[in-house]
Amino acid sequence: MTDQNAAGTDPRLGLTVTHRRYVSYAEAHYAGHLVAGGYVLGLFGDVATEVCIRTDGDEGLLASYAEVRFLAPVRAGDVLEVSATVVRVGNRSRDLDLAARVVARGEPERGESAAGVVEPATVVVTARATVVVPPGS
Ligand SMILES: C[C@H](N)CC(=O)SCCNC(=O)CCNC(=O)[C@H](O)C(C)(C)COP(=O)(O)OP(=O)(O)OC[C@H]1O[C@@H](n2cnc3c(N)ncnc32)[C@H](O)[C@@H]1OP(=O)(O)O
Repeated sequence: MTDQNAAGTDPRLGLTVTHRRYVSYAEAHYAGHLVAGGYVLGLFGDVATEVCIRTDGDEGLLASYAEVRFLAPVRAGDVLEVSATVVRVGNRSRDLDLAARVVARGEPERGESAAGVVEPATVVVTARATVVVPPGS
């Protein structure tokens, strides 16, 4: 019988949590209804929090971000899908791969409220984060 733990693989590795969020026009900060980069980091914090709840029964704390890449603009009217995957489990630290994708977007050239599904989704931001949970979580 193959036992993941006996084989030394932590069952938390590979866990993925996904959130979806409509980017309201109140979030637009720059010309062309562009949203500030920090907005997506906030969404990363939320999805990382659910990861910590699921892996350790605690909201956890973000200790660091690495390799943050802003690959394409996020605009008001976008629907974002934000995901976090556990890629390393330490003693109290866990590393997460994070990605934000635009899955739907406004199409103002068709009309004020026109919008459509973006397929395939456009990857807009990626990052690696380390979260830390309390001892004994
Ligand atoms: C996901 C959240 N719910 C959402 C948030 O955004 S929380 C808000 C933003 N974050 C904070 O306000 C955290 C502020 N920082 C702290 O409170 C502390 O620095 C800390 C709790 C993150 C770590 O402090 P401490 O518990 O004293 O750390 P250590 O005992 O030294 O180490 C424990 C493990 O954590 C690893 N580690 C510590 N600092 C970092 C870092 N900056 N980058 C990466 N990893 C870090 C350390 O290596 C230990 O790992 P292991 O236990 O060996 O796996």
